[in-house]
Amino acid sequence: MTSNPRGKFITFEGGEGVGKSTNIHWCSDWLTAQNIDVIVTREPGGTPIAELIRNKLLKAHHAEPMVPMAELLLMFAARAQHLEAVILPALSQGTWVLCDRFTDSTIAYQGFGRGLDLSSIETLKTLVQGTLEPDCTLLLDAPIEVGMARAHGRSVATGEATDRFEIEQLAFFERVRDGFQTLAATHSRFVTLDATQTLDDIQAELAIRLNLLRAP
Ligand SMILES: Nc1ncnc2c1ncn2[C@@H]1O[C@H](COP(=O)(O)OP(=O)(O)O)[C@@H](O)[C@H]1O
Ligand SMILES: Cc1cn([C@H]2C[C@H](O)[C@@H](COP(=O)(O)OP(=O)(O)O)O2)c(=O)[nH]c1=O
Repeated sequence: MTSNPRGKFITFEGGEGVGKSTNIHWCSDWLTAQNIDVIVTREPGGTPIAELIRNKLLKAHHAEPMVPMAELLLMFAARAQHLEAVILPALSQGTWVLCDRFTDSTIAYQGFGRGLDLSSIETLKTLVQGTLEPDCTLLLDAPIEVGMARAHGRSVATGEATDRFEIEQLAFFERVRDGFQTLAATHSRFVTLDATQTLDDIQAELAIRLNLLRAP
């Protein structure tokens, strides 16, 4: 008897408005057309409990600002739930998991952005995910102004409110971008895509990457 091969775990990373959500859905459609079982999920979130935590993380509480350590621990609390309830069962059934942000966002935002200790974040990472790493991390990289303009265009179009991260200053997002670029330079699972390209050009590169991941 043969068991299902484990599904691939692909994460999409980058700053606000770089095109993660647009391209994750494109990848899902592409994989579905190749008869590959796939789910799209996101962090923080992806399960009812983790979505409740997301709501607390993104909403501004003006009377009581959230301290960075609470923010960090809530990110990992949501991730622990998401991993056990959604990601690991899907992967073990052979389903590919496309995840909009994962632990690299914690390193970039809470580590590089907020200035929390990177080795403590690594300790929490090991506690929550053990040795699990994405098979591939697609980093969409663009100057901050490009992502912000796109995110602004999207909120005008959808009427969505600005969240607690989107109100941060430019310098915060520059540190976050630097964090992602540092991770990409030091981890071979990263593929960096120039997010200023047209969607057609980005998706041509994505198809090449997905094909490589399909190969036995
Ligand atoms: N390469 C691109 N060129 C032009 N517009 C883009 C591109 N990628 C995304 N967009 C647009 O920018 C906005 C933000 O994209 P989105 O996928 O929601 O970003 P993210 O999930 O990274 O925040 C959307 O309106 C989307 O249609
Ligand atoms: C997963 C994760 C997200 N975040 C932040 C980044 C985003 O500003 C916010 C919500 O993510 P998301 O909805 O993906 O934002 P966007 O579509 O605007 O890129 O949560 C962290 O700070 N740490 C984390 O570990």
